Amino acid sequence: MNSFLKGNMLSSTRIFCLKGIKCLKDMLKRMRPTANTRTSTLKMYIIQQKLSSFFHPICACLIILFTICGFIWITYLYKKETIETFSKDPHHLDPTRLFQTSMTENVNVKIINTLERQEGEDRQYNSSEIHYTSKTNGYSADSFTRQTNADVRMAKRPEVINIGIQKCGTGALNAYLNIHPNLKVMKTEVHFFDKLINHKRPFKEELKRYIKMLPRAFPNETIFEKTPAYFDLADPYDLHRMNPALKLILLVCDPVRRAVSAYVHNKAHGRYSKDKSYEDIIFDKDGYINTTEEVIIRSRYDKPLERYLKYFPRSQFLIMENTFLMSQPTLAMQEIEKFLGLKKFYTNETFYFHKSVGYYCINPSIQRDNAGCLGRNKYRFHPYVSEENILKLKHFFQPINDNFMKLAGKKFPSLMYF
Ligand SMILES: Nc1ncnc2c1ncn2[C@@H]1O[C@H](COP(=O)(O)OS(=O)(=O)O)[C@@H](OP(=O)(O)O)[C@H]1O
Repeated sequence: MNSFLKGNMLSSTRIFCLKGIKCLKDMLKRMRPTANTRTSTLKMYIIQQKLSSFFHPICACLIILFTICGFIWITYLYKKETIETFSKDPHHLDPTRLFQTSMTENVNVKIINTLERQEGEDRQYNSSEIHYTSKTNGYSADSFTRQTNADVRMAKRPEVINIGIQKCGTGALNAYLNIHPNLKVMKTEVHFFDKLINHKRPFKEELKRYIKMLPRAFPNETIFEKTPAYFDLADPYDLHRMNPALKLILLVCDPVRRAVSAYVHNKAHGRYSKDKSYEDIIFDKDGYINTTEEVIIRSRYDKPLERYLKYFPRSQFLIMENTFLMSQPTLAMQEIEKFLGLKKFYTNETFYFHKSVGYYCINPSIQRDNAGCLGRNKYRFHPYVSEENILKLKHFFQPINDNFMKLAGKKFPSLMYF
């Protein structure tokens, strides 16, 4: 803006203000009371004085200035928020997606509760969906869904969950799945079925609460969540009544290595005192394995799988070795794609081997953050454990692993020590 224009604007604002004040002063003068009592005249005089000092030219200019600044600031904040909303959307680079997001922005949540009770004691809930109807276009929920089906984001139940196993590479799998265009991945662990669920409340209500915690997805997107604690700390019955057709991904890894990884993890979270070594935790004074220790209990895979198989058939499971995901991520992810019926996305270009990290990372052209690698808490140094102690642990876990493989109907080399 040039100085001439600025000067003109200022002087006209000043004239405008002065005229306004003069007008107000005249008004107040005319309003001067002719009351008989002294007190009422005095009161009116005080009010008039206050008002005229309030409408002092400088005061008035400042008020106008603040109002203008406030307006500019609110407009700036609104625009900033809109831009941030779009840039957080993983599809923000796709202009058609941008349009879809803005179309569904003003949605009116209408929970169509179609939870159905099935016959018998074993309650199963079949089709819980939350539909969003557009306020702006005037269509009814159904007609809108029919006309522009791909534009509506819905809250729905997950069709697949990575239930574990803790410390077996579930974070890497989550990151790899997050880049698939047809998956809506929950970035953090929900811990609903192992911690948050309240069994004293009706399951129907709890299910609604759970679904609200998950991201909304387009009809062509599958909701995915991972909480490794579900494998051994959740009741599979709850997952089954949430979605009987639920697909379950289970990553397995060598229980001996897993126990060390869990020890390092727990120590990093301050669950053990600093002076406690791995041996102090795992073995008792006589050198026997401390079978009541959490890191040992959670390395026993057979019992939790047995519990799950009571509710879900084997065909709904994909049990994969972490070593496979770690060494051949493209093949591993293609197998998962097939299992979930997703369109092909992963190729040899999706991943690259990061030498200093020592793992495969996502090609930075797909994911720029952290050069496509996981955070530092996913690559921790393990303490030295003597050969003798490792052998003791292997002997302890072998029969448990055999039982697990029998239940899984599959052999896993990393669970076969001898
Ligand atoms: N890219 C990649 N591919 C496969 N596996 C990987 C990858 N990166 C890390 N890891 C391994 O994952 C271990 C951490 O497991 P989780 O992510 O399941 O941990 S957690 O349960 O979520 O805390 C982690 O365990 P630690 O080595 O003990 O840190 C690794 O063994």
